[in-house]
Amino acid sequence: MGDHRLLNGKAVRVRILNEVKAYVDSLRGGPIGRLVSISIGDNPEVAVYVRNQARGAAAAGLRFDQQLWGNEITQEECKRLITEMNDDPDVLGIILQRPVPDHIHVRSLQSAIHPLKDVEGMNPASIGNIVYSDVALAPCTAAASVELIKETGLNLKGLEVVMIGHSEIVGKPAAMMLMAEGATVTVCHHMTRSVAMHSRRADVVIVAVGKAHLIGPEMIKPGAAVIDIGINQIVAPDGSARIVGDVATDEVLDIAGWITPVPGGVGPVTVATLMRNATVAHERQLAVGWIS
Ligand SMILES: NC(=O)C1=CN([C@@H]2O[C@H](COP(=O)(O)OP(=O)(O)OC[C@H]3O[C@@H](n4cnc5c(N)ncnc54)[C@H](OP(=O)(O)O)[C@@H]3O)[C@@H](O)[C@H]2O)C=CC1
Ligand SMILES: Nc1nc(=O)c2c([nH]1)NC[C@@H]1CN(c3ccc(C(=O)N[C@@H](CCC(=O)O)C(=O)O)cc3)C=[N+]21
Repeated sequence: MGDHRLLNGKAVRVRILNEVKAYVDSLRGGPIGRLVSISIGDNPEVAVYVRNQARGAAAAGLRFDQQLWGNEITQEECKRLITEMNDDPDVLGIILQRPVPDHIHVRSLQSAIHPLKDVEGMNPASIGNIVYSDVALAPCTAAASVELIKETGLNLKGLEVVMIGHSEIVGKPAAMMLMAEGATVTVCHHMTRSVAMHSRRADVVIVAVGKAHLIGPEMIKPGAAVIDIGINQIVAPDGSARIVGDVATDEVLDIAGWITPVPGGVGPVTVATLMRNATVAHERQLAVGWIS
């Protein structure tokens, strides 16, 4: 990570996980439940995320319960299991990985997770809170993007930010969180007539599309910060597979002021943010007397 313009997600991950561990240690063995991570069916991208969740939980001293439910599970069975977890005092928080099989209605399951255990901030109540600028329990990748913009030292008030991608889990929450910080936010998607027209004037460009090399140097204002959320597997001519983001990192590095590498940028901070969200859930459960 030689080049100072590369934002070091691994270092931010360590800092956040240390905060989480300090919180857990402060409980001096007091009750803190387990973090339940639900995947439904097999998905390699999800597997990487869950593996890194397990590592993050171990580093933070949080008990981690990795649940892999089969493709054939019914919607009703999912709801029953989640409702049981809502009522289980040993369950601190629940995250439901996406994607889920086509026959499963993910929005319904997100709503089934009680807001006080919704460590990924995807229950409509959690998402709604972001509109009220209560961003303490927010979708992890969106929160990680804001964290990494803060790493640059840029003042977010009035900052021109262009968010490319408007998914419900990344693009939209990220835009709302940045508005809460006082940024001027433009959101682009596939219907946007000229993404480049917007990205070229931005102080910060965040991209969450899923297209390798979508963002080249011609789309970035000199000195701007670039937050690359994309995860794309590409196969090199020699047949080797590797993960790249949505940004042509090496070319953009010549013009950007800062850029998050893939891997080593947003991913590790997403994992650490999930662990920090678990401590926020614990505090909120204490506050309402769910646990003592
Ligand atoms: N590092 C991390 O923690 C995470 C990384 N990711 C990665 O981020 C990427 C995006 O995932 P996700 O947020 O779920 O988004 P989705 O895959 O659900 O959707 C892609 C988004 O990009 C938009 N889009 C598609 N083509 C273009 C284009 N040419 N120009 C501008 N916008 C376009 C789509 O707009 P429209 O809907 O109008 O088609 C849509 O909003 C993926 O690579 C994913 O793997 C996702 C989650 C976490
Ligand atoms: N409900 C839900 N929320 C998500 O946030 C979500 C999801 N579902 N489904 C899958 C995607 C993908 N995702 C990743 C997060 C971190 C890494 C990560 O740790 N990346 C490392 C990879 C390093 C390694 O290979 O271990 C890095 O970028 O450095 C990867 C992928 C979150 N996702």
